[in-house]
Amino acid sequence: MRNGTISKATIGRLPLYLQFIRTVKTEMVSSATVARHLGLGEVQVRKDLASVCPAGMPKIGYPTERLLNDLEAVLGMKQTVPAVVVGAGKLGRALMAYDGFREYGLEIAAAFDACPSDAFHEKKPVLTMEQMPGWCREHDVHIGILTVPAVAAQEVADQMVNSGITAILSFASAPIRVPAAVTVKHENIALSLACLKIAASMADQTTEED
Ligand SMILES: NC(=O)c1ccc[n+]([C@@H]2O[C@H](COP(=O)([O-])OP(=O)(O)OC[C@H]3O[C@@H](n4cnc5c(N)ncnc54)[C@H](O)[C@@H]3O)[C@@H](O)[C@H]2O)c1
Repeated sequence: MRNGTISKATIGRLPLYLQFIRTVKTEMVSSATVARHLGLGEVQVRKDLASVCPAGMPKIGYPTERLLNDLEAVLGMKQTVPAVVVGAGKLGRALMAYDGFREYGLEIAAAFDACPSDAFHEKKPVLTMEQMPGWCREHDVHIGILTVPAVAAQEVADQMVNSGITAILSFASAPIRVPAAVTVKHENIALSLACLKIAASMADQTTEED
């Protein structure tokens, strides 16, 4: 793994590279192959990979195993960190049931809800909102997934920040305001589906015109 700072934009693309490299079966892999599979520019991919792995060879590429190792190290995949769900409703519980986060170095350790008795989960604790600050500090949790209705999003985001959460993945459609030191990422499956709907209708039109 290379030392030094890696830009935020590069860090944002590293999980994509990791996802692809995990599927590569050949001993060597080139930036051009990665770029082609991910639909990214080759120059950008070459720069990104060079910033995490010093083992690249011009015109040949990277030893796949070494690149995988370095990507996992930079992304902190070697150790699993805990995350919490806030809002253990339909979506929150579905996320709690998904084991695949472990492959990316994350584990949902618990959930918090205004009505925990309605949100029983067989494997993980669903606790009250009042328990969140103490529990998160005790378990050193800094990542939270916000899955409450939009009207409650700001109030809950404030409670998460007051519990020591510094990175929030929000599924609520409402914008939330947080201190500058806190990172918020919004996830919107509906928006992705709307984009796919447009792509599908454009593909239909192209087929009809052919
Ligand atoms: N972005 C997407 O693609 C996408 C997809 C599905 C759902 N969502 C959003 O995710 C959120 C959850 O959806 P759902 O279907 O799971 O809803 P849900 O009603 O099943 O669950 C919401 C949960 O939040 C809890 N809650 C409400 N107010 C709270 C508060 N102030 N503090 C703590 N807990 C509180 C409720 O008790 C409930 O358990 C909604 O904002 C929804 O719009 C987004």
